[in-house]
Amino acid sequence: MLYPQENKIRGIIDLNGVWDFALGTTEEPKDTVTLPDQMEPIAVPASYNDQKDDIAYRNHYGYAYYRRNITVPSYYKGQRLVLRFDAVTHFAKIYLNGVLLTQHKGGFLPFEVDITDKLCAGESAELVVAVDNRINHSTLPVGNEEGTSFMGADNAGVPGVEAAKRWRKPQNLPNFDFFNYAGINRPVRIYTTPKAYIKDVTLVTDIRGTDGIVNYQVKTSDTDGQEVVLQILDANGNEVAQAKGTSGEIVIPDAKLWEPYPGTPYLYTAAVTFGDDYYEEPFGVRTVRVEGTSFLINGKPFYFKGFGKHEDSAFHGRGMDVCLDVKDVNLIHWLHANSFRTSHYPYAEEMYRLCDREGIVIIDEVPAVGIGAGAGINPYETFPIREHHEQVIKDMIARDKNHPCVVMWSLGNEPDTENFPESAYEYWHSLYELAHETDPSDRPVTLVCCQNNYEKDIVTRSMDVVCINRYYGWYNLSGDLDAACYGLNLELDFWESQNKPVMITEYGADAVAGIHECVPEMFSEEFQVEFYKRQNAQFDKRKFFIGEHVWNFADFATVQGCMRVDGNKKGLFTRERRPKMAAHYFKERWGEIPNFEYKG
Ligand SMILES: CCCCCC[C@@H]1NC[C@@H](O)[C@H](O)[C@H]1C(=O)O
Repeated sequence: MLYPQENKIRGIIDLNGVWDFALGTTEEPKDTVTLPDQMEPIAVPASYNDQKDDIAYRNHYGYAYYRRNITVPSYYKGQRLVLRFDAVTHFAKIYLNGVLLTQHKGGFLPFEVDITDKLCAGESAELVVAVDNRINHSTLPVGNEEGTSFMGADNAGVPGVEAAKRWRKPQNLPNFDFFNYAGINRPVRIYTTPKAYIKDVTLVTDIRGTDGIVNYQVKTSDTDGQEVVLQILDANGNEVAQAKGTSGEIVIPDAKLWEPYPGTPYLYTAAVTFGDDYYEEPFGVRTVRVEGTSFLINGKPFYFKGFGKHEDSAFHGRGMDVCLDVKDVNLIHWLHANSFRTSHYPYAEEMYRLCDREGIVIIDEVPAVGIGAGAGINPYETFPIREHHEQVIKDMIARDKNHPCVVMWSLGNEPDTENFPESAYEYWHSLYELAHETDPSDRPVTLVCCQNNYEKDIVTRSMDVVCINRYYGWYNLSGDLDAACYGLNLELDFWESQNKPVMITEYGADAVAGIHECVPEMFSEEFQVEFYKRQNAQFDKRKFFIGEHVWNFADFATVQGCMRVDGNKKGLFTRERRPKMAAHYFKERWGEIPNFEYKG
C-alpha cells in the first residue's frame, strides 16, 4: 500500500486537527449513525485517553465517536479521491453523511476507501469515525476475558474479591504490558490520483559486484494499457537508470549502498510514471541474509545495538508524534545505537521513513502480543485470532516491504510456546512460511520468545534468528546477579548447540529515575547499570550472539498494577527522555562496538 504523496500530479487534503468527540457505549453502531448533541474537542492524530483529565476517557471501554466536516476543493474535479486512515485503534467504522462507508479491524496499520463516487469536487460532507477500543481473545493485541491484566495481581478465592470481580463493570484486561491507548492515533487524509493510477510499487534490491540491482514491479489500475516508465534518481535528483514496463530488472552502475549509521544510508528514488499519474518511492540498495550464526547486511556480520521501544508519550498516548520520533532518532545516534524493534506493533510510517534516511535498522513486529493463557488453556485451539493474525502479517509486509531499514519480520511477542509445543509449532511455523512467501525480498523471519523452558520450546529454535527476552536477576533470582549470570550462561550453552544466530530482544530492570544506592539494589539506577554490565559480559563471550536490545528505550505507560510504578520504568530514558545512568553506560559501551565484525 503506497504512502499518501503530494507531487506534481497527486494532491493531499489534510484532515488532521481538532475534531468533535464523544464517548459511546459498547453498543455497535449499525448502517447509520446518530451522534449526541454535545461533543467535545479532540486532537487528531492522538489517543483520546489522556487528552482530558477524566477517568471516563482514561478507562473507557467500548465505542467512541469522532466527527468533522470535510470539503473537496473544486480544482480536484475529475480526480480519483481516496480517504485514508493511517491507523485507528482498534476497530473502526467509517461513516460519510451518516451512512456506513467502510470498517477495519486492527489498530496499527492503514486502511483506505475510494470515495470518488461518494463525494464530488466542490462538495462537503460529514465524516464520522466510530472506534471500539475493546480487546479480547479475538483481537491483536490480546485482551484477557477474565482474571487480571498482564502483571495484574489477584487473590483468587477470597469471597469479597470474587464477588467484586463479578460485580464490577466490564473492562479491558490487557494481556500485554502497555496502556491500551485508543482512537485515531495516526493521520487522516484524502489523497487524489488520476482515474488511471499507480496502485503499488515493489522494489527488491541486490548487489552484483559494484552494481546495484533493482527488481521492480508496478501494479496499475485496469486501463487501456498505458505505459509504465520507471526512472532511478540519485540523491541529487539525477537519473542514473531507467526502464519501461510493469516489471523488470534495473542495473545501477557503481551503486552507493544503504549502510546503517554511522555508515552512509544512501537513498535513491524510484520515480514511476503511468499515464498522467506519478509517484516517487525512496529506497536503498542493500542486502540482508542469515548465514550460519551471522546476520549479514551487505554481506557483513551485523551486531544489533538497541532496544525495544514503544509509541508512547504524554498527552499523545500512542498517537503519532514526529517531533518525538526525531528526538528519539537523535538519542539513538547519541547512544551509538543502530537498531530497534517496533515492539509490539507496526509503528507509524513516518518513523520508518526517518530510519531509512538516518540509517537505523528495524525489526518490524505485528501486534501479536498476549497469545497465551497459562498452562490450563491452549490458545491455539481457543483463541479465534488466526485469520486476523495472517491478515496483519500480510498488511505489515505490504506496507513496509520497500524500506531498507526493515531487515527482519517479527511474527509476535512472547506467546506461549512451551505448554502446548506441538500446537505452538504448527501455528507459528505456518505463519513463518507465510511471511517468507509474502515478502518479495524474503527477509529473515523471527518470533520473540518469552522467558520459558527453552528445552521444551520447539518454536523459537525454528526461526531464522533466535530472539529471546530474558530477565535473569529481575523476574527470577531477583537482585542476585551472580545467580542470574550462572543461569544465563547455562541457557547460552544450550543456544550454542543450536547453531542459530541468537540475540536478546529484551532484558532489563525497572529503575525509578533518582533512586540511588551505594550498594546497587533493585529499582535503583545503579542496579540497572550493574544488571547490564554483568549480563553484557556474558554475551561478549559468545560469537553466535549477534545483538543486544535492551528493554526499554524509555519508560512508558501501562495499566495500573502493584508491579508498575506509574508505568514501566525499565527505560534507559525517562518517559520525558531524560537519561538515567544506564543511558550513559550504554553510550560508552556502544561507542566501542562497531556495527560489523564485532567479535571478529
Ligand atoms: C514473568 C516473566 C515475564 C517477563 C516479560 C517481560 C515483558 N516483556 C514484554 C514487554 O512488553 C514488557 O514490558 C516486559 C516487562 O514486563 O517489562
